[in-house]
Amino acid sequence: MRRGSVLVPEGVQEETVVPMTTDGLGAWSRTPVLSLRQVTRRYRRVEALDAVDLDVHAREVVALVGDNGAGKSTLARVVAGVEQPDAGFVEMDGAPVTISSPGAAHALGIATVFQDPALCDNLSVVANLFLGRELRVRPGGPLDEERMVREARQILDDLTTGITSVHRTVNELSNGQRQAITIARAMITRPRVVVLDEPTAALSVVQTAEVLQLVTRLREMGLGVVLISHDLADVLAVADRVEVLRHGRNNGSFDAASSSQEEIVAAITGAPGARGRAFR
Ligand SMILES: Nc1ncnc2c1ncn2[C@@H]1O[C@H](COP(=O)(O)OP(=O)(O)OP(=O)(O)O)[C@@H](O)[C@H]1O
Repeated sequence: MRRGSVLVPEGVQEETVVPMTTDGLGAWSRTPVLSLRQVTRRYRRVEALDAVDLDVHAREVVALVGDNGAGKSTLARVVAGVEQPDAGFVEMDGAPVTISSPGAAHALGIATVFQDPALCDNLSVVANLFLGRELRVRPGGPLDEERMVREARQILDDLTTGITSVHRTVNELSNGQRQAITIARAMITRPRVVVLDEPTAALSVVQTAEVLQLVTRLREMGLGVVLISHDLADVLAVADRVEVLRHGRNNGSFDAASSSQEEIVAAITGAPGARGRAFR
């Protein structure tokens, strides 16, 4: 059932819907952790995003799909603070925020994993996880290796990555494990929302399954996840909701559990009459 802007399971009283889900107990959140409201981003004459709306709740995987050039990566860059919207705004917990830089995105609790993460092949797992954010014993003091190792192990365990040694160099890892490292690296800042831009591109079937498992793990950990992907089978395997962009505009919102690939493809390609059901 839909109340206001949130889906509430049948039988749940509205009063029991809490403003935020932070305890990981599965309470339904009324306020999305992250919202885009009428966000527009232009490159000269191209409207890469044209009045786009997007809601992401805690403990929810929202897949963002669309054809090449639909605006998905532009949306990721706006949310990551790499680019600013020309119009519209972003909200966190229902309050407008300005994501003026990648640092501001991190401070707000938003982490973005881009398509081509730069890992340093010759460095260890732990060094890659803390690259540019090394912990020190005291400000300006020596590196706190012990704490970095401890925290790296904790994050990799929380994500159930199966990576047992944080001292291995990254070039010893499979592509799937390398993708796991990039996702783990995003967790260093303890985000509440993670945006993953095509995390399974160029992975084998087995490695893709491992990364999708990580995505479901992020949801179990209480995070809101935006999964950008071309692969509808992947998307339907893990997403709660599928949002379609077409030519920079919202073009349908689908409940993943009750929608078919054909319906979503129709919205992606702009088949006449194709719209999402259940959500919008
Ligand atoms: N820096 C830029 N300068 C000019 N135009 C751009 C720029 N970045 C993106 N665009 C244009 O904006 C539109 C949206 O591009 P975007 O990369 O966001 O789409 P996408 O859905 O991520 O596509 P893909 O799946 O191919 O990565 C496209 O028309 C693209 O050519």
